[in-house]
Amino acid sequence: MLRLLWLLFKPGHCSFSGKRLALSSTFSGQVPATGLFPGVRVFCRSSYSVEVKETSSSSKMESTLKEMRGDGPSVLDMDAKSTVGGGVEDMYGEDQATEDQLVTPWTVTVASGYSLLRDPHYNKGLAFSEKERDAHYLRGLLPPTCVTQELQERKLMQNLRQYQVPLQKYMAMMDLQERNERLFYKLLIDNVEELLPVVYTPTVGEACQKYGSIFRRPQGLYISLKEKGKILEVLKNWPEKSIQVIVVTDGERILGLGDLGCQGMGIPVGKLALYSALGGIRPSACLPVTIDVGTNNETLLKDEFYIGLRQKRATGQEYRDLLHEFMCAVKQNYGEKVLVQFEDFANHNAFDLLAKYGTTHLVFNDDIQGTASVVLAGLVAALKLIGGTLAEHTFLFLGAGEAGTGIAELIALEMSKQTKIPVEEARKRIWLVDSKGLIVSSRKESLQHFKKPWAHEHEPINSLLEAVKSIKPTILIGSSGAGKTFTKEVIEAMASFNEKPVILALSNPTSQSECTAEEAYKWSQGRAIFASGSPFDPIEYNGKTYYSGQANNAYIFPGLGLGLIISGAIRVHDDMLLAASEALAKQVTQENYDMGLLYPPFSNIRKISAHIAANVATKAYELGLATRLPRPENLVAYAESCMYSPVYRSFR
Ligand SMILES: O=C([O-])CC(=O)C(=O)O
Ligand SMILES: [Mg+2]
Repeated sequence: MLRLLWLLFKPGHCSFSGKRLALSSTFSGQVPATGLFPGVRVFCRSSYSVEVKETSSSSKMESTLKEMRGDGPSVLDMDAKSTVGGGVEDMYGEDQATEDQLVTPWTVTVASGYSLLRDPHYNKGLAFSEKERDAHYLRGLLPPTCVTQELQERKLMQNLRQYQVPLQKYMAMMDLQERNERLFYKLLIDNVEELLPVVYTPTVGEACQKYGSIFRRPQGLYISLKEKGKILEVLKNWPEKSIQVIVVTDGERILGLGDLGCQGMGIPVGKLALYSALGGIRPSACLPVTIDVGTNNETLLKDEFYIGLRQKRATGQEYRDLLHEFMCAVKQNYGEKVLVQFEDFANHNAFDLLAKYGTTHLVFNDDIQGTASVVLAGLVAALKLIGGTLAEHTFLFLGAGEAGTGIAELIALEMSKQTKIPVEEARKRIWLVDSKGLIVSSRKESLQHFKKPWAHEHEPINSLLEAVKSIKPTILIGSSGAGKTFTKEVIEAMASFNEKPVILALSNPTSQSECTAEEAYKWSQGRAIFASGSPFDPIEYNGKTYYSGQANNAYIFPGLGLGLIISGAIRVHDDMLLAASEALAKQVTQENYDMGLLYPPFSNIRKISAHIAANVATKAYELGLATRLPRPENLVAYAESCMYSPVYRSFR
């Protein structure tokens, strides 16, 4: 037996720890075999080849890809070879190998006893049963009592509620994630409305600002300029091989807080926690990445606890080369169906990265596209309250960066679909103000390329207030990253010519919100229809309670990602963002409208995500961009059935 094991798991490719090793009866050297044992994981590979199947709609795929890449060079040779395999049922089976996983030839991990208690994927703490304690060498390592996961949850919530400072709650949640992953996700799913502001905006913003001081254990992959030329090797250092979603940042524009360099890692970590909790992607399939090319944040550069490279940001070719090496390594290591979400890059890189990799990789930019999709859904809901069609409204944005121009473009696209007017015409109903004032045609030459489509004929105006008075928008959207910019005068002006002014203050975290919920309601005498990127508590005004929704891309990206994965999509298409938006808007109930809410509550988010996923997957099949065949009949039920559940498993 020992000799057999030695032959199978050649030295250098396997790691043994703990006391026991068992092999599954399904083990075979020819196909990916996984054995799932009490506290034991085995996956392995030998001469395994993935069957290449033509999708039934390969010509559709070809034409969609052509349309997406314009007249650029053909990438179809590579795209048409999209592999179909792994079996979707297997895909979400915890710890089961897929072809994407089979990168390292042999890997064996065994955990029991003390190391089992220290392995966050398997640790259950006091919830290990008597039998499990006997079977896995846990006797004496735990106090005698055995408890349920529900009791553990109650205790943790009680402890968390005692912390007064949000950052303490954040740290307690991160500790839990590293101690007992299933309990972390169970807690987050069951208490999503209470805990979202802890692991996500606004608290994650403060966590990033103080990341160096609160840093305990690394939580993702750090790829810095030091790793140039070695990124593929670095990816192989990550313990999980079957990655389905990567969230990557370079830390240059973290929320509305600016350049936080390497400390931006809190964002990919937080976003991926939501992918698992809200979208049901299994945690081991998620990889947070921070690309560190330096920082221009002087305070951080001088901070003795700063964890990143102490140099000014690399730019130009050096920056592009590192990003390109990363993108190539990702595809080489995980295949073409791994989703890469760009997050919190600065404008000057975000648009270029999306344009460059959108035609060769499965990528999307959450700040441009995810935010656009969530806001469009909120606007469709708002029309139920204010009447009219999208094309009958006038939009004014403060902020012409990723979120502003991304939302504006998706609105124009939807308007043009609805009314059959060309998208160029639709754009004329949408106005943007940047730091220099209203974007108008006389500024066109000096504008960055992503602002040019919004340079309409109008005399120059250099303040938001004047722009509001002149354009008379029905809908005002803040995407500036600059707090307190929707002043009393601005909101009063909106309320002077709109019965129900729609005001969206999207910037995060709360400190950067263009105005608070209270300000929006008070300054409009309770008439505003308001939503914000970071959450606000309900407001009492004139004896009435006002509830506001959270227009945050967290509604979209987990379901979008799930839809892409279950369909085996190989590209993200704008129509998928519209499909996601439409699915979200459909989830708003009459009861929500009656409360003035533009979004359904987050407490339903897993159901919402399943609907978004199904709509996105449907679109992927329609466009011929899906590779996972046959197409499941009921995609909502299928999406739900694929979702990760954090309930403890029995290790017997
Ligand atoms: O992270 C959030 O809360 C939303 C977002 O993408 C951003 O503000 O950059
Ligand atoms: Mg973001």
